[in-house]
Amino acid sequence: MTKGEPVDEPSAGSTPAVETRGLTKRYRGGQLAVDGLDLLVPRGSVFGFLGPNGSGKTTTIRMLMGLIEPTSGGARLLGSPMPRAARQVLPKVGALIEGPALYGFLSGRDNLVRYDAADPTADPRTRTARVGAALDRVGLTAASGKKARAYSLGMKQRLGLAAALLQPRELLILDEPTNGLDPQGMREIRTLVRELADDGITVFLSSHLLDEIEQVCSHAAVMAQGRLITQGTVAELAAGTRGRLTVTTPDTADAVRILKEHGVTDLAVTGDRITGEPPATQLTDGTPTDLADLNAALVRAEVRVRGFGTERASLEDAFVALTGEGFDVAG
Ligand SMILES: Nc1ncnc2c1ncn2[C@@H]1O[C@H](COP(=O)(O)OP(=O)(O)OP(=O)(O)O)[C@@H](O)[C@H]1O
Repeated sequence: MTKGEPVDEPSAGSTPAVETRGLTKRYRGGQLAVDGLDLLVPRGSVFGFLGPNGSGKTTTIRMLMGLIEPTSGGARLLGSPMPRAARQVLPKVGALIEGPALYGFLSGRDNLVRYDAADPTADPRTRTARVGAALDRVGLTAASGKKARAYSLGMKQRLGLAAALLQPRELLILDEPTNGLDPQGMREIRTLVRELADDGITVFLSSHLLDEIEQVCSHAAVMAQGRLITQGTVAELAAGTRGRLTVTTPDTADAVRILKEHGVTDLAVTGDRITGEPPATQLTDGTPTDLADLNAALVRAEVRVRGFGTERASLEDAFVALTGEGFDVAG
């Protein structure tokens, strides 16, 4: 950053919600937890930060929030450098990291009152309304009088989110928000994340669950061993891998021959079903080979085609292809 550049830039929609350049963290023990990370989180996205345990997600989030210093490189939140502009930026950022700190002997509502009272910028005269609105936002109004220790893990997470939402936020940073939750609790958090995104809040959430990213995120980045493997829209990432071609026909021998001639590889026949890898070759104008042409070739050769299509390529296929390792898919 050059001298004289303003620390608090206008939070125009043009600046990314999060941007890191060469962000690196080497812990004192020598462990390189994050290695030269260049992240770009567009405004308005629900951004999934995906990677197996130990891949550097929490370390990255702690650097974004200014909780630990990077060894080298830098991060900008809402256009301003962290940790330098922390005081101006952090009021616009809600965070839920490693579960909320709650007093079990206080009700959900009183826990929020305590959070709100700890914020010197929060006007005490409007506290009740703020706490009520936050409880309402996460669907905890009915349970707000219960002691927090009687809350399920999912309710505790929602209360943590309510605490993060006491003030209007432009960005929410959630570290594994569904970790340890049962399927119902996970669904509730996902629904909430979608609703918050609909309200115009950029949501950055880490997860080791592909399924989750595919369900709620518009964009994703994949980490492995401290390094960024890829990032982009979820649709782009999944499109990077085409599913296997499947043809159903009684004329398998002819079909296999024709498919081979047209560049389909790794062919396998089971009964009347043939599967194979569609040709990776591209036409001269850069567009991928049209599968419809393959179908037409089969028909021209008088192969009786009962079924023709590709299995949907999932984000999981893409990630396994990229990282060479599997991910946990289910909760
Ligand atoms: N305070 C620390 N001191 C030394 N090494 C650490 C520290 N915190 C994390 N690490 C190491 O840095 C690497 C990245 O850890 P990090 O917690 O950022 O990963 P993660 O992707 O968030 O995984 P998890 O979901 O398990 O927290 C791991 O090898 C971890 O053991």
